[in-house]
Amino acid sequence: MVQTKETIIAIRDLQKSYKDHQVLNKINFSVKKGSIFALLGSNGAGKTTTIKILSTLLKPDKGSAVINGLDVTKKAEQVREIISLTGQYAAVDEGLTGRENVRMIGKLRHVTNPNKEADALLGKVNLLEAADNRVATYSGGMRRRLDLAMSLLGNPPVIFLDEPTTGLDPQSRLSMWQMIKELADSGTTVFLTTQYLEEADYLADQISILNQGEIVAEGTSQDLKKLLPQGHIELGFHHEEEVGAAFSLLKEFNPSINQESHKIVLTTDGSIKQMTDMLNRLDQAGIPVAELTQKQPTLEDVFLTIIGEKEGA
Ligand SMILES: Nc1ncnc2c1ncn2[C@@H]1O[C@H](COP(=O)(O)OP(=O)(O)OP(=O)(O)O)[C@@H](O)[C@H]1O
Repeated sequence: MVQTKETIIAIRDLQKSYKDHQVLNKINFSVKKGSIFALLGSNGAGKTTTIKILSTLLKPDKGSAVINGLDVTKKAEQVREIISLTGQYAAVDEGLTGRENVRMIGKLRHVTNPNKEADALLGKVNLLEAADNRVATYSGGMRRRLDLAMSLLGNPPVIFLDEPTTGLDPQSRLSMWQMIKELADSGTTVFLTTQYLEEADYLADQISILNQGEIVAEGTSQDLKKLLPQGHIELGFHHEEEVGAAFSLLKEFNPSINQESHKIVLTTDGSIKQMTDMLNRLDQAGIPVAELTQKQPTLEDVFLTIIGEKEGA
């Protein structure tokens, strides 16, 4: 379990302002070794600023950020040796082929066998076929994968991905997600920022939501979903009289009737046990269910609820 692993990134009371604009207001979080951590937030929330501080590109005003026991401001050079950054900073040479780009970076980083490692990484990101084409001909998804391959040179233990799938089509996004999962499975710690709630939901072991420079919620996606009101299910029936009978039978689940669809809406705790209990009762009373739809809260709902509560406070 991720929870038992040791902490590799720890941020304490981190603050950063650009002139009088406070971007980070005492943020705190920690990341476990080998896990995927997602920092979630809308445009301008301070995600890139956090990544820049962690990757030693920017100094915080106050507070501390430590990676693998190394303070990012005091031991910047050592930190740079164990991290890699991809995203808005891609330094890809358009005139070179994919393979040439990876080999070049491999040589710059003094990788022991840059040609061999370049090919292994191009295979890992599914770019072997296009490896000898010039990058100028690559699609957005291929560029992201090349960028990822270049960041993986030298096998860094910690990788920062700043909005890795922004602007990608659904298929490229899915393939990026698979690569990110594989990376974490092989032991790399992945720190990613995203505006996509479903991305954090799918990938992250741990999520922190950043809003206006503050962490407003944190936990697993399941934890965050629990912050919301319970889920609902809707039951459809073949005949109107069955709707009435089912309504009486399921009174304790706080039923209501959707006037448009004539379906019964029930509040649930999301457990299989409760769902089975409801369906068994209907079955024993000889009322066949024609349709069942379940609405689970999404991270989008969580985000809107938390932000809404804060703004309404
Ligand atoms: N160099 C800078 N000088 C002044 N203000 C800045 C600078 N860099 C960022 N900001 C401001 O700080 C705030 C946070 O920016 P940041 O890039 O960290 O947000 P973000 O969460 O990464 O947003 P996005 O998703 O748009 O990239 C924004 O209001 C931005 O305009």
